[in-house]
Amino acid sequence: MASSSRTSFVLASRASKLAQIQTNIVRDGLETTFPTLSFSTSFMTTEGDKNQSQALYLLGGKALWTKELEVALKEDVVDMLIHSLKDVPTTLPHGCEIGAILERENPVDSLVVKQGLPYRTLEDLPDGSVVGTSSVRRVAQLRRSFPGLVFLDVRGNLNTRLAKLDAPDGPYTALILAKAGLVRLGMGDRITADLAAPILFHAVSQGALAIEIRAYDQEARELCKALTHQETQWKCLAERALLRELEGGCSVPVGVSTSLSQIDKSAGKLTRATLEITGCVTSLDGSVHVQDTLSQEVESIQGAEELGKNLATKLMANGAKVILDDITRDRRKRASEAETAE
Ligand SMILES: NCc1[nH]cc(CCC(=O)O)c1CC(=O)O
Repeated sequence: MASSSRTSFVLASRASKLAQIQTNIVRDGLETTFPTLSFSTSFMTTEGDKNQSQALYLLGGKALWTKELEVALKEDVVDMLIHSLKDVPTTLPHGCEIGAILERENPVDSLVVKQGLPYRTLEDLPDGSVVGTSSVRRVAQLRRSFPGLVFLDVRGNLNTRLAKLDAPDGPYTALILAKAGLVRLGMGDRITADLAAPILFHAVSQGALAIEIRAYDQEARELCKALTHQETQWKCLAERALLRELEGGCSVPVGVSTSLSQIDKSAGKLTRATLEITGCVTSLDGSVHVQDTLSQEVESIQGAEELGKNLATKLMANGAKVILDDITRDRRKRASEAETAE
């Protein structure tokens, strides 16, 4: 690096406990890799943290968790934004880019049962049990296998949600949460079962952390390169290309499952692998489910993204378009009803 290079960088994220833990994970990684540089942290509240009353589904999956942070990034107040990649919109604002994608935790969803209850799996729950989740993806897919369960929105950060679950007079028998978040918070011991495909396909990029930087910040870009886990990057970018093509955000019922095999590396760099990606789109009531798989040898990020995009085209042709158009209509209708009600 040139002698004029910066020697200190500010990492920023939301102020939730999970976001802070994730930011500290990244800071530790940067400090270990670049011991001569210094890294500090800054935590902010975002729109998604403030608006706890409106259903996520109606908020429409816009840049709820990222916008305020991106303003600070662009104004040079901070240098690196640490996100759960799943919360990062598939199209970034002009002037921002994803600098790094770190090694993914297990991407599955997990079941957490209310303290003191004897159940372990979704099969164990009596009909009529209330399962808390604010994700339409989880509800739509699980309604298919568990028509007897009642799904109810639950908002707030992970600690708040768990407190709502355990409240003696609370409505919830169980919650469904991303395993990665629970594990990072040190609450993996609350998990009674993992829910994986084909029962529940996880969210695009679930379990992976990302660093967002200014697009022209060469120094930050170099640091980020060292932290990127290429296998995760190829998988997640394929998943994001799929979601982008489906024109969805985190609030559409899109699930995925992705694997890499026959991995070739040269000088430590990933050069070729077989990428298999399964994607699904499910109607909100669970009555229609479109699912497809593509598998292909890819040699670059662009190849991985192409495969994700091709899968989207296939899903759209096979019925996903009807489901997503219905959802868009329903959301517009409900949003305008909510406005008139105020
Ligand atoms: N906006 C919610 C959110 N964003 C990222 C995670 C979990 C961690 C991850 O997927 O990396 C969660 C919590 C959840 O879905 O249970």
